[in-house]
Amino acid sequence: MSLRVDTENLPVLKNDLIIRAARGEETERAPVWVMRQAGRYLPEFLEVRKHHSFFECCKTPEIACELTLQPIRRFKGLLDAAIIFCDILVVPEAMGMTIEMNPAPSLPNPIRTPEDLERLPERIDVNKKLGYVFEAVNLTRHKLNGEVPLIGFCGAPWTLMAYMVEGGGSKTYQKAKEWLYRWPEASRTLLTRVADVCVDLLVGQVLAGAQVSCRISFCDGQAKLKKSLKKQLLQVFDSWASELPPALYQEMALPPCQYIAKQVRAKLQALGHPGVPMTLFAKGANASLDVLASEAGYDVLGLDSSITPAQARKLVGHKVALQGNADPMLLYGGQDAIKAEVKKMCDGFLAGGGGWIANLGHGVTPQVQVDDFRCFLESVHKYSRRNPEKAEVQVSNEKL
Ligand SMILES: Cc1c2[nH]c(c1CCC(=O)O)Cc1[nH]c(c(CCC(=O)O)c1C)Cc1[nH]c(c(CCC(=O)O)c1C)Cc1[nH]c(c(CCC(=O)O)c1C)C2
Repeated sequence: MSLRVDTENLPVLKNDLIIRAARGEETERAPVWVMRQAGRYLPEFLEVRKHHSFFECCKTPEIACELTLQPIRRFKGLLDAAIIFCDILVVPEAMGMTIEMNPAPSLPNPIRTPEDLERLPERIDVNKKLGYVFEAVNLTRHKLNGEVPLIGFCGAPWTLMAYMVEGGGSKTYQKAKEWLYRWPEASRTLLTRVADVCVDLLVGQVLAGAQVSCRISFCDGQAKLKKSLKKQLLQVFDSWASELPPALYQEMALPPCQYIAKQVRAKLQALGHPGVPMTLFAKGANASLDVLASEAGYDVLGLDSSITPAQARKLVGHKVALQGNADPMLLYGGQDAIKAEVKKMCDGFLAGGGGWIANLGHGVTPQVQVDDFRCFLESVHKYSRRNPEKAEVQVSNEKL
């Protein structure tokens, strides 16, 4: 099967702020994007959703591309990255599970016991099952016209396992945790099986968005890369990391994330690709931040709002860049509060030094007003400039 992917004439990237910050550089201003920036708070998204089901949006490259571009268009010049419109649950779906969105995800046939693992394939043909993601990435890279980099993503194995076992979201994660405690070996099998699909999904996204002069044949899996630039990013979302006690998180949830980082880098290297920066958003896994910084194998660690910038930087040192971490509910607090809190966040991260990507501590929620979202972005632009004092000193010197 051949995919509709053209990697020959991709536009040259014009804004690499986020790539530089992800590599640990102290950028002139913090790059900013927002988790779930394409979605239900945008009237233009709701308009599209009136006519198409959720998975139709994910699986139709033209629609996924349009939804990805909506926030970039509306907040022109304010967002420093796009994130491909998709969902973490496309992985269990590709593994044969039924997913319904009504509107929260629901999986009517969850994996309840280790015997149920037999229902899951050991390997899947990722081009066949998830080729629509690669087509959407490729189309979006063309349509973005190099304005900002495109973030590819997947869910982390523990978070996906939680959905697959619970059959949807959960308050207690009782069933998924029961698996980890009662059937650790079967849990590892499940986590590894999911991780293998995640690796292929991430690698495929990088290859589909590869820069000018990359020659890729998706049909036979051979990729001959003449030349490539490190101008993309990947993020792994471990949204339910904080549900596990730190020791259990490190024993069960972290290893598959390490595996993903290692495998993605190895596979890209084997294809002659220079690799891309990778972010791990292990939401709320603050007690493991020091371990994540030294051992996880990611360039950037995403933070939720339950830690201060100073505390986080102290724990990770300068081994990694940081991303985050304003409270998503701040966007309901009015624009004075948004400005004041964003200023505090910026002061905190700038004081700690190192690479920093501004974001919320979790996704933007549906009732947020578009103008308040814009105020958040504008405030980051205003308050995250490095050395504004210097400019002020220069001005006051001139006055003298
Ligand atoms: C817009 C949307 C998405 N997923 C869902 C929706 C709403 C569905 C609708 O249109 O009604 C269902 C959809 N899918 C999911 C949820 C969360 C529900 C729950 O709490 O269990 C919903 C409502 C599961 C999901 N999906 C995702 C996560 C990880 C991030 C996080 O923690 O928020 C998780 C946990 C990732 C995700 N999901 C989505 C993106 C798109 C790109 C962007 O960020 O702009 C991304 C990155 C898109």
